[in-house]
Amino acid sequence: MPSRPTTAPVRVRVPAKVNLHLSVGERRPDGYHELVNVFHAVDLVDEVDAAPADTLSLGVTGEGAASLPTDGDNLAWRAATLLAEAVGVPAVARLDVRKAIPVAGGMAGGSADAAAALLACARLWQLDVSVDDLVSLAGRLGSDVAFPLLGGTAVGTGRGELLTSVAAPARLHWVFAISDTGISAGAAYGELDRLRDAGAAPSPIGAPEALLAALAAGDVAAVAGRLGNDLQPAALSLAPALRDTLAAGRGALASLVSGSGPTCAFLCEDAAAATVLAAELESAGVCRTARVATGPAAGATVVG
Ligand SMILES: C[C@](O)(CO)[C@H](O)COP(=O)(O)OP(=O)(O)OC[C@H]1O[C@@H](n2ccc(N)nc2=O)[C@H](O)[C@@H]1O
Ligand SMILES: Nc1ncnc2c1ncn2[C@@H]1O[C@H](COP(=O)(O)OP(=O)(O)OP(=O)(O)O)[C@@H](O)[C@H]1O
Repeated sequence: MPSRPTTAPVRVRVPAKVNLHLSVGERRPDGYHELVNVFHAVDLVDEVDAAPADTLSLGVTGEGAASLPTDGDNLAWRAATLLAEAVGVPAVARLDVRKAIPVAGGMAGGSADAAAALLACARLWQLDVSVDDLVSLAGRLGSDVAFPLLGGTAVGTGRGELLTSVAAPARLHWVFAISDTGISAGAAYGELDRLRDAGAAPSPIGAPEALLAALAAGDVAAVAGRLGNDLQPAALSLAPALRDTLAAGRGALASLVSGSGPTCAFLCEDAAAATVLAAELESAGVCRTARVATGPAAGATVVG
């Protein structure tokens, strides 16, 4: 697709996700698992700037920056390259990623940065591409990359990349207990396979209909009763200390591991209860830090 160079830098803000319902089915021949994945975007955000340049380069600051690659292994870099190849333009930009979403925390931080880089580069290079075009490319970068482009609340099927937005009018107040170590998604799925093969995994959580009805009705108490994550036993097996983290938040409406973990998510009554719980979790020493956030949050958005 033709492009016209621009001199104006572009900033994109992009949300983290928590999985309200993560139903993990059979392992497919390609190694991925068939999912029913209810994604929910929260206002814990990364920012990605794309500025004009003669080559592709990238910098990262903020949460976990020192542990992240700044070359072709960074998902934001890979996103820029994939988009440029897809439309036939040179992959030239200076990308700056400011992270607040924990790295390898089960909140899709790298995926969010990739989604943001797709949108920022599409704008920087003045491409005539739709959000649907970007969603299609996103699925090629990772199972979680498409959702941050949409935000809100959505059901992901297939390996999680086939998205349908759903109604979820109530504001949900969350606390996220962030660990000082990470769990890779591949390790969590592998551990679930191992537990299932050994007959040591709990019954699967099943279909999401009751949760979707509670979300549509805006009934927060009913939502709290229907949260579930088939990967939670795997995350607890890989990081047993998370049991203490979950137990320390028993005053919340509900608690669960976010995605592949190790971040633990606590749904609270209101903003005040969330602030109190975040302080309690930090002083109990069961996490590195606790963050308050609300959802549903908007998807990747050009700001400034
Ligand atoms: C746990 C979740 O965060 C829930 O939203 C996602 O399913 C993980 O998504 P992601 O980090 O984007 O994962 P990908 O980069 O697509 O895949 C990483 C690895 O996770 C495992 N994987 C991922 C998605 C899926 N449906 N089944 C899998 O088994 C595979 O071993 C894969 O090699
Ligand atoms: N921009 C990026 N931000 C974070 N991680 C990145 C980035 N680029 C590449 N990575 C790599 O991807 C891995 C997973 O990081 P990420 O923060 O996305 O994990 P996650 O939040 O657990 O993801 P998910 O919830 O999608 O499974 C990290 O180990 C990191 O090395």
